[in-house]
Amino acid sequence: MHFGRTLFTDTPDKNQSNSLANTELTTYLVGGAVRDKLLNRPVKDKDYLVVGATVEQMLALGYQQVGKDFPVFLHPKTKAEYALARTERKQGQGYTGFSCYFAPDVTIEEDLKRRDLTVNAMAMDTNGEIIDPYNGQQDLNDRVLRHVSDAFIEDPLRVLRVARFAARYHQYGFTIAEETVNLMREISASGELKSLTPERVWQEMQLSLADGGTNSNNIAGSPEVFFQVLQQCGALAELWPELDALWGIPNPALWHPEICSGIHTMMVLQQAVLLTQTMPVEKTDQKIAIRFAALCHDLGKGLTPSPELPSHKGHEKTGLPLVEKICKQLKVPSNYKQLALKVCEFHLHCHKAFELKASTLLKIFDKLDVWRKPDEFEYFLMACKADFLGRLGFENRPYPQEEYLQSAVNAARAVTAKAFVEQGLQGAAIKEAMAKVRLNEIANIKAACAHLNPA
Ligand SMILES: Nc1ccn([C@@H]2O[C@H](COP(=O)(O)OP(=O)(O)OP(=O)(O)O)[C@@H](O)[C@H]2O)c(=O)n1
Ligand SMILES: [Mg+2]
Repeated sequence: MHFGRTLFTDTPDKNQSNSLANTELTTYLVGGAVRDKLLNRPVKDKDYLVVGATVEQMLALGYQQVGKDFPVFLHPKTKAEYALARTERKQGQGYTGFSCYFAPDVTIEEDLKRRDLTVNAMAMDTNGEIIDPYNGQQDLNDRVLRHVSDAFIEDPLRVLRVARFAARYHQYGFTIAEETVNLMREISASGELKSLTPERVWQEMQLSLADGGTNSNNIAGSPEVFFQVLQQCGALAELWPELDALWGIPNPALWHPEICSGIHTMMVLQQAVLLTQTMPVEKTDQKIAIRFAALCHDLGKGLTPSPELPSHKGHEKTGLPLVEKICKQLKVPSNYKQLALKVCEFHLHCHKAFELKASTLLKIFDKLDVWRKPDEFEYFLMACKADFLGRLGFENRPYPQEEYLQSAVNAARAVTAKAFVEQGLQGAAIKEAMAKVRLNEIANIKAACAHLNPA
């Protein structure tokens, strides 16, 4: 429940609020917690709704109001979030914020009606009874994501939320109702998505990218579905046109039986998810970075002049400004950007590793800064491997480049300045001597790994 700019009106009739001062509060568990309970998924965060109360009553009961003008409170003991029941109306044209009405006379049904999806518009009272005026349970059983009412269009972020839920629940068999897809198309075509702040857009992308994997005790999400849904309803063209442009751009059938660059990118993301799914929780950031790099690696293909198709000479270089652009626009964290740029620029070198001279490998290692960032090199290799496997019929092929390049980097990194300092070398002479020995080490690995070369 985070709206960019929110305008709240207080209870319009103070007398009415006073006369209700003794009304008993009714609290409900609402939204995602009810949905996930019914789906037998672990419930992460619990949102509560309070009907029949005023701000004053909540404060008198010891609840702590969070945010200056937001009718949301923290429970005095559990610190769980309790929101006052409210109705919302978008004001004026474009993204001009919401007017929000909250008062003790707002009913549970009215509050649930302003919500995005029927499966998110259910409440559970303290006896465990489900309040479901918009048939969320039916849609949950039928595995359908359906908007509750026309109020859906009042927050364009909901287009991204639906895509995120479609990705998260893809493996449960959920699809989006046709009328909801139509509404998502309408919102995308209206240009309203451009009014979303970069932070809100990136947050939805990041949540979706983080979601795939089988290392949790519930069914995992499918991040590629998030981007596919956005592509199909026209939202991707609005939010990330450089990625959208890849759909319909062909590749040579010999190397890419799936042909379409957009489909290929989705397959690469899928492979990146598989390769990163067992990474521990504390490496979530790195996991997202690898998946984001997978999405960005072929952006340059969208710029290939049509007479050159289906070949894409130089796409690694032409893609770089596009990666820079999207990262700036969405305020993507710098560590994600750095990896995405490296994968974009050097993924073909990685695939061709066995054909490269030791001196070329050393130059690339310098550019990838494997000396100071060895972990990032590991992630670089994972993203490149995802690219190789993310092609129709290539999914189970070996990728010996990974072992080869990792061995070469390990050997080269084992060469340190210490021995040269002890020999009395200084400054540039140390650097030069180290480069020579590193080159030699890489050449040795090249000879030792020749048998790995599938060619
Ligand atoms: N743009 C939004 C954001 C939120 N909600 C409503 O607020 C609830 C809580 O929002 P949030 O915690 O963001 O989503 P959850 O559905 O709880 O999903 P998650 O499991 O990701 O927390 C949602 O279920 C939905 O009813 C909405 O209608 N429109
Ligand atoms: Mg929630």
